[in-house]
Amino acid sequence: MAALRISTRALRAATTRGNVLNRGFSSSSVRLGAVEGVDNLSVIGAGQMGLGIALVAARHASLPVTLIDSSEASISKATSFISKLLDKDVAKSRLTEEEASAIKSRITTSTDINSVSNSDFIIEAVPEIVDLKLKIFKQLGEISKPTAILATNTSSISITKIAAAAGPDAADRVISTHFMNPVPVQPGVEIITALQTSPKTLQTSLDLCKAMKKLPSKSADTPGFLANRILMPYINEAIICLESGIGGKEDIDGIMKNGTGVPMGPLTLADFIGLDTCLAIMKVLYQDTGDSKYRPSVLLQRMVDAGWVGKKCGKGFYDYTK
Ligand SMILES: NC(=O)c1ccc[n+]([C@@H]2O[C@H](COP(=O)([O-])OP(=O)(O)OC[C@H]3O[C@@H](n4cnc5c(N)ncnc54)[C@H](O)[C@@H]3O)[C@@H](O)[C@H]2O)c1
Repeated sequence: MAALRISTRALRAATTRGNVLNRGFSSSSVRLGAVEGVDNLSVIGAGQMGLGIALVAARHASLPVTLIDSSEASISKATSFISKLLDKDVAKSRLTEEEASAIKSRITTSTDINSVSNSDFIIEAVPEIVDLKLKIFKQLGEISKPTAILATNTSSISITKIAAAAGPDAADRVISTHFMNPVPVQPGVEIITALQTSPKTLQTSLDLCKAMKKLPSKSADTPGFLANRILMPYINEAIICLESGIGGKEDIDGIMKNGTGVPMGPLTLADFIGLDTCLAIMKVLYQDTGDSKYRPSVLLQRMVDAGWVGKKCGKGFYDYTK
């Protein structure tokens, strides 16, 4: 899910915490092997979430990370964005050049999912498409080490269903580590266990989050979990206000931003998350609960039909090309 940005104060606190962590960072601050049984990590999907997860693991947990994506273009975009983020930290004296280059050197890339075969911990961050996730977990059940933990970053899909797809020998190693966006800034991670998840899988995942300097909250495996069950109906209602002419986009974002203290209005936040992701989450909430209060707005569907999925493509409710 996206940045659950409740108030400017909360954001300031999160950012300050991030800065404190950055200042205290040293490339050897977390000893390799600090998380029992986890000496390396693979991340599948090098989009906005995957690249952030890879960076935070290489930086704060000092883990060697393999960043895997089926698209060369995504990998190239991700690696240059990671470099840009690290360069910015060097320019602001939050990292030395040596530390930044040590972090970069811990991240390798691949277009082959079989590269996970020696990984101790695997985090999937491909688009929010049920069949795609189920296919990947079936494959992970077959090609991963028998001890590897298989985590998903899904925003809404049932972890129990994903665990079942991994097969009976792997299901107890499946869990959700649901990082918040942007991963390098937001300290929160939602941890969701499937019915099949073993206590050991849960403990190792909590330990890894801690090593990545994240603050986990646990949620039951219900549609949308905690964060998106609360956030997405809010965003969807803002889009319904726009499509029914109750207010213009600046009015809707303006009143929420200036009236409730959130750092960005709901339409800007939807652009930032990705409208395709917002729609996919609303569909899961609607289908899995059968409750009409979760019906996705028609305008949200039409924006996705047009390919205007937000900041990542340059156009959503706002234009990001200028
Ligand atoms: N965007 C958010 O704010 C946010 C927040 C929390 C969780 N999430 C969840 O994280 C996941 C990823 O979201 P995102 O915003 O990073 O998406 P994204 O579209 O930015 O990135 C997805 C990446 O997966 C790659 N991919 C597609 N099919 C693949 C395959 N078969 N094998 C390997 N790579 C493949 C794509 O090339 C792309 O680079 C989704 O489940 C989403 O719901 C998103």
